[in-house]
Amino acid sequence: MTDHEPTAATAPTAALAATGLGRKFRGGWGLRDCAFTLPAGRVTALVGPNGAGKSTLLHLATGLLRPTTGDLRVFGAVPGTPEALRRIAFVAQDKPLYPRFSVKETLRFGRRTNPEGWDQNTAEALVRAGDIPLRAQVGTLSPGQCTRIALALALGKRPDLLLLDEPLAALDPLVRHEVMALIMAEVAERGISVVMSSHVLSELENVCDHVLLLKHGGVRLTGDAQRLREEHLLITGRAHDGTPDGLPPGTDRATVVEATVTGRQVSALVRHGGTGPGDRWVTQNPTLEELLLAYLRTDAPAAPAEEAAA
Ligand SMILES: Nc1ncnc2c1ncn2[C@@H]1O[C@H](COP(=O)(O)OP(=O)(O)OP(=O)(O)O)[C@@H](O)[C@H]1O
Repeated sequence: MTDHEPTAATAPTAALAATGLGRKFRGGWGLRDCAFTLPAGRVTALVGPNGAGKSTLLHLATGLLRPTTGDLRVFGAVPGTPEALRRIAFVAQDKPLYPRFSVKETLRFGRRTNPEGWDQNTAEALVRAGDIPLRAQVGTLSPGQCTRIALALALGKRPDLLLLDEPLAALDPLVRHEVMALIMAEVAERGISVVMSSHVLSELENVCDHVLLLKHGGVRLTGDAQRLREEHLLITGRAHDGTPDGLPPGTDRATVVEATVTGRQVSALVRHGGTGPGDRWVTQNPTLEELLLAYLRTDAPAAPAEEAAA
């Protein structure tokens, strides 16, 4: 070991770490045999089709659900314990706020339920920045304003890990942009960790630096976003007549994530070390959106090992 290698005592603890994690419901497995590490201080995009297990994972992290198999840790602590609860804040899809409360009463409720470390200034500043009067009744607010109140409650708690379940759904583009900027400001100022589930891949491009893509309840792709982009190539060229996927016969199919033939042209996303396209192929690294879309659309081949991407 060199002087600079982290020891167990100095190594940063992961914001979320899972091994063999599974959760079974009456209808079947919502999550199954998941293993991943989400580093602290990063913004993780939690992506997957409907029913992939994203909400199930977030509910396991908050302690609202318990795992059927395996283990999940929040900064090394068991979800639902006081130690874990103190460090996380969760903004759920349905943002359960009391409609009869005023905004002021809602923030007071936040302070009462988080007596240690509640930051009234942060919470109020967020509300005021959205031009929401403190005396307004929550039930009269727009969905965008409710999202802002839910975020004010979450960030007023001064969490180390912010869990967001589709926070931008049902918001107009301007408010989406505003809310995202607000979350990013908190990340920049306080270095908090964020895990954000979203179906709007284009919005994740500039804000997320880590990826956890779930499919059919399992981990399909995970790792550092930039490194994953660099480990893949988008290749385009003239389709080969003799193969069903249009790629040259010598192509290592195990590295092809997706190949699409349009007219006489084939485009493919491949993992490095594979195809070795010839001179007549145009190659470039995919954007994060292109990478995620290809993995969302297809099931094979197996995702790169997490350790290769970590
Ligand atoms: N409380 C529950 N009871 C029974 N089945 C459940 C429950 N919660 C989730 N499931 C099932 O577990 C699977 C994963 O659901 P989950 O809500 O975690 O997916 P998701 O990725 O968040 O989907 P979406 O993008 O639609 O929000 C689905 O098949 C769902 O029907």
